[in-house]
Amino acid sequence: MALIKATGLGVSFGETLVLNDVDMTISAGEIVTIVGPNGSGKSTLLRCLVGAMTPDRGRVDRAPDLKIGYVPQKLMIDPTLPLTVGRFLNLPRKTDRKTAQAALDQAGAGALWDRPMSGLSGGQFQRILLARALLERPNLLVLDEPTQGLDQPGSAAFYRLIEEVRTETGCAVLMVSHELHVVMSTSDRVICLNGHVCCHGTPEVVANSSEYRALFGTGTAGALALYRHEHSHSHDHTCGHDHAREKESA
Ligand SMILES: Nc1ncnc2c1ncn2[C@@H]1O[C@H](COP(=O)(O)OP(=O)(O)OP(=O)(O)O)[C@@H](O)[C@H]1O
Repeated sequence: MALIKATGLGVSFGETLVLNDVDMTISAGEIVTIVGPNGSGKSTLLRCLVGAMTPDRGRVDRAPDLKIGYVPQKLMIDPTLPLTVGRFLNLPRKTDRKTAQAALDQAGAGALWDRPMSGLSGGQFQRILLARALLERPNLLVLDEPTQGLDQPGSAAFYRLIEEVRTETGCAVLMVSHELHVVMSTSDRVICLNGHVCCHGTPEVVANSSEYRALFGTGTAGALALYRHEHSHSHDHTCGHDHAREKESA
C-alpha cells in the first residue's frame, strides 16, 4: 500500500485556485520530488499531504504506520541563545545521547554535538535539521526546499546524503525543490506541478517533456548528464495544456 495517496486534491485561497485535481502517491522507499515555478502550489500540496492543511476538494489517504520526519526550509534561531547542537536535538523532546548521536552520524554531522547552533555553516545547519527529523525513525522524510542558501556543491552533497539515508533506512523521501538538475539525479520520480500535475515520471521523462521545458526552458540539459538511475520502463503522463502560453500570460 502507498504511504500517501492523494486523489483529486483541490485548494483555493479566496478566488484563487491554487491546486486543481491533483492525484499522486508516494510508495515505501521511493524518492519523489515536486518541482514547479514559484507560486505553483508546491508547499500547499506538501501541507495537504502531511496533514498540516485540509484540502477543499479531494482526499488524502495515509498508511496507518506512516511516520513523517520533516526537514523545514529554514529555522530561525535567536543567535544570542546559547544553544548547542546536543541541546537542540533534545528539543522539544528529550532523547538519549546514543540515539541522538546515531542520528547525527547518519546525517553526516557526528562531530558537531558540542557546537553552538549559531556558529554552524548553512550546510551543517541543514544536517542538524535532518538529524532531528531522523530521531523519530520516520518511514517518510519530507523536505521543503532544504538547500536554500547553500551553494551548488553544498546542495549536491546534501542530496547525496539524502539518498544515502534512504538506502540505509529504507525511508521514502518527498521533496520540493527548485534545483532541478541537482535533484533530478537523486529522484526516482519527479512531479512537475503548476496548479495541476503538468507531467510526471522518471527524471528523464520529465526533463524531456514539452510541459517541463515550457515551464523551465531547455537550459536544464545537465539534468540528463547527471541522471544515473537505470529505468527499464517509463511512467509518462502529460496533461496536454499549453504551458508556454500559461507562462507568457503569467
Ligand atoms: N495561507 C494562504 N493564504 C492565501 N494565499 C496563499 C496561502 N498560502 C499560499 N497562498 C498562495 O497560493 C499560491 C501557491 O503558494 P505555494 O506556497 O503553495 O507555492 P509554491 O509553489 O510553494 O511557491 P514557492 O516556489 O514560491 O515557494 C501562491 O499564490 C500563494 O500566494
